[in-house]
Amino acid sequence: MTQPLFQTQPPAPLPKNLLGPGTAVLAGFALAVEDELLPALQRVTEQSPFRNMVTPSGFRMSVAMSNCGELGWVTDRTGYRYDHFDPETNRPWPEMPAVFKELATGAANEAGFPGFNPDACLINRYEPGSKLSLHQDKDERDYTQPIVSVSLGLSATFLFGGLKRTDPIQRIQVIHGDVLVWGGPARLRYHGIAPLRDGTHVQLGPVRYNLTFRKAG
Ligand SMILES: O=C(O)CCC(=O)C(=O)O
Ligand SMILES: [Fe+2]
Repeated sequence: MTQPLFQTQPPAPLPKNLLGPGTAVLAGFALAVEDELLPALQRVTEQSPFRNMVTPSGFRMSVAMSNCGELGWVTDRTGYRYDHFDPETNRPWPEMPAVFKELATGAANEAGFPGFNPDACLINRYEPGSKLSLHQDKDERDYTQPIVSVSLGLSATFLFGGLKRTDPIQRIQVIHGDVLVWGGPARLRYHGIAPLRDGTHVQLGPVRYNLTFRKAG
């Protein structure tokens, strides 16, 4: 038998418990609302455009960022913080669209964190070559609330480590529509994104977006 020249089937969905206690891999969870999600993302980033922020040590990030919700995550030469205002527009961050909030609450619920009520959504835009180094999300006040992370567009290699920077790292492929949740014992696990490979997504082009929902304040 000859093999088909091209693999036409999408990869099998990842198992939900792949990353361990306090985590959930929700393969394709955002697809049910993508028709509303993508236009809402477009509207938000028209109001608060993507920008490459500078880290406290003076490096310009390869990931371009924006935010919506009551609070937005920002970095500049003075440090990392959550702010009610977009420093580029000097206006409040755009309101978090209902479809964003419902997606995040639904995913958290599915992962065993009922009642998640995010007040911040960091929006990351990766182009081929962009990466996010291993880090913990720890600028939030309340670590009892999980992180909900939605992948859109080009696929990426998500790096998921342990509570110590030197712990072993799992590498998983996240694709358009996948949602990852980590909280409870996993809330402070190190994570990051490997340099994005070249490619073009059928709907979104040569780019990956990530929505990271948090209870920040
Ligand atoms: O892009 C991702 O999937 C991860 C983003 C992230 O870890 C962050 O914004 O803190
Ligand atoms: Fe993060």
